[in-house]
Amino acid sequence: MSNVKVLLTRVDPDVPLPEYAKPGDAGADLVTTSDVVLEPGERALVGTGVAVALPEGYAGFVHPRSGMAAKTGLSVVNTPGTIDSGYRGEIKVCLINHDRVQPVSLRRGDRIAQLVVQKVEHAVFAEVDELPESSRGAGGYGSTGGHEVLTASGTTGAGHRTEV
Ligand SMILES: O=c1ccn([C@H]2C[C@H](O)[C@@H](COP(=O)(O)OP(=O)(O)OP(=O)(O)O)O2)c(=O)[nH]1
Ligand SMILES: [Mg+2]
Repeated sequence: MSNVKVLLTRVDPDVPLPEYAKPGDAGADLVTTSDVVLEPGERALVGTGVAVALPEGYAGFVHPRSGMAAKTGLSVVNTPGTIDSGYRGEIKVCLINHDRVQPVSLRRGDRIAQLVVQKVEHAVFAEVDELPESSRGAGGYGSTGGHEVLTASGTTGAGHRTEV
């Protein structure tokens, strides 16, 4: 994993900077600057207290944290959120509580998402009459099978729940 320098300003001086929890982590944790309670199904846009200038050729992607997702149902509505290299505003996160019953309570300074910085390419779109053939062709959305799930009633289908 190589390093890339990312200029950063604190919009909110009192919250911690994005931090990689362990060496080799792909995502640097972002915190919320506000206390927020999300009722089941509710969403909220929260600030992270930081603004960055990603170098040209890079983008930031705001991903949920898996532990929060599994334990509380907290996620990001537009996951992953895209931070353009030209964006200079505060990074904000559109959080959502996917739990059907329990509210999610967050305190200022809680780590709520993670920023993954990646190299990105710009496509040069070239319209043609026909695309080159491939083994997959137009098959998608389950065309290869293997996603049947046994539910409590013994029938197959989605909608199962994994306990953590
Ligand atoms: O989770 C996110 C996603 C986006 N942004 C900021 C940075 C990004 O560069 C800008 C625009 O994001 P996007 O292109 O996804 O949103 P849009 O709805 O297309 O807005 P725009 O018309 O400004 O491009 O909003 C965030 O702070 N957090
Ligand atoms: Mg856009």
